[in-house]
Amino acid sequence: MERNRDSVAVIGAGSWGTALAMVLADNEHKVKLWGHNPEQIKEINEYHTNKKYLPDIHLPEGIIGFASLEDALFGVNTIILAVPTKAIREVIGKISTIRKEPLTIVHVSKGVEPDTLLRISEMIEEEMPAHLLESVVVLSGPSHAEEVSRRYPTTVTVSSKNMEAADRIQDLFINNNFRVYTNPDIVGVEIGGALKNIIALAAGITDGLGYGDNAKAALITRGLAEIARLGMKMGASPLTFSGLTGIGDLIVTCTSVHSRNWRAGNLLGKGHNLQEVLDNMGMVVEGVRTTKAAKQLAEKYEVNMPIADALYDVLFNNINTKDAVDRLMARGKKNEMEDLTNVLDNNL
Ligand SMILES: NC(=O)C1=CN([C@@H]2O[C@H](COP(=O)(O)OP(=O)(O)OC[C@H]3O[C@@H](n4cnc5c(N)ncnc54)[C@H](OP(=O)(O)O)[C@@H]3O)[C@@H](O)[C@H]2O)C=CC1
Ligand SMILES: O=C(CO)COP(=O)(O)O
Repeated sequence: MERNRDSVAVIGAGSWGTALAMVLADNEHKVKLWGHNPEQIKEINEYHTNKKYLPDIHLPEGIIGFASLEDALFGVNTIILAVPTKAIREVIGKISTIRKEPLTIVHVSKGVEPDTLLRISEMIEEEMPAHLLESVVVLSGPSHAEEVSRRYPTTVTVSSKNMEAADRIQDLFINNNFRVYTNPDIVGVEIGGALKNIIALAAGITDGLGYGDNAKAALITRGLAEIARLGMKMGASPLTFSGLTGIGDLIVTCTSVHSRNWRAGNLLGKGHNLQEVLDNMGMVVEGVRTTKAAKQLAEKYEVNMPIADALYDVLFNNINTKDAVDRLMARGKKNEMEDLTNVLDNNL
């Protein structure tokens, strides 16, 4: 495939930022990888490894590590923002004090901000001065860094309010291992990516409790119904939830041992407490914070979200995991499609 060779900065040298830097380097772009830990950047440049986040992976030598944000941003028009949701405002704040020219920001984080209830593209628009922001694009979908860094076949979706920018980012990343689709529904893409982490925590819990595949299938399907109900009320297209950033990401996160959310849930189901689990994970478990946001979103949009609600009580009200599952199973009788069709009817 003929492509332009671009200079791109990946901001955040954790597992996802590093794996995406590898995809860009494979596509022969000039890749600057910024991280706030100088020791880690030294390791990337001297040994071409990032052992804390991607053990056993040799990084392409085209990836150059930067500990200075100013140097990383110099000469680039596109950045890939790969930090946890809770660091987005701080990092965008730093970028906006350094940057003088407009930037396209591709964010790859999966969360919703508690209290403001903003999606990540909205947080970026709020934090970055308008004259410095060319476009915001989201890249999301079923994609564990551990597999992308091994160049296993992976599919993702990009979305933006500016679909020309999304098309450009599709071209930047796409290759024969990493297939990139576009979808103009940015609300659905961001909400699906953020909320699947909650369901993955719940799936980890039922696995930790020793329940079987029936319970997991139930969580995936009823979880999707819950996400779609909320997403549609927020303006998303129902079709997006049957795509890569909906059911696709739910499947991979609820069933893969690579998922930090599933692993955290699994430990909770086995009886460990939340603080102990988060302290041992060493990587971000986005679903915990997103559960707070989901509870608030459900109240704001008056959407029934029983799984998110039960998970909230496990995480923040010390409800026993088995009691939370029992409570979900003992709810009143329902028509499976009732809440979904109500939202669909009201949206037409
Ligand atoms: N890992 C994956 O497979 C995927 C992850 N994502 C999403 O990508 C986002 C990032 O996750 P991921 O890379 O996995 O997370 P990791 O925990 O692997 O890495 C997070 C990185 O961000 C850095 N960081 C944290 N806080 C700050 C800050 N305030 N300023 C600068 N850097 C900071 C961390 O630095 P330090 O090492 O010092 O803590 C680390 O380098 C999340 O929203 C996640 O949901 C999406 C798809 C796949
Ligand atoms: O979003 C992901 C896969 O698509 C990564 O999920 P975890 O954060 O649970 O590891």
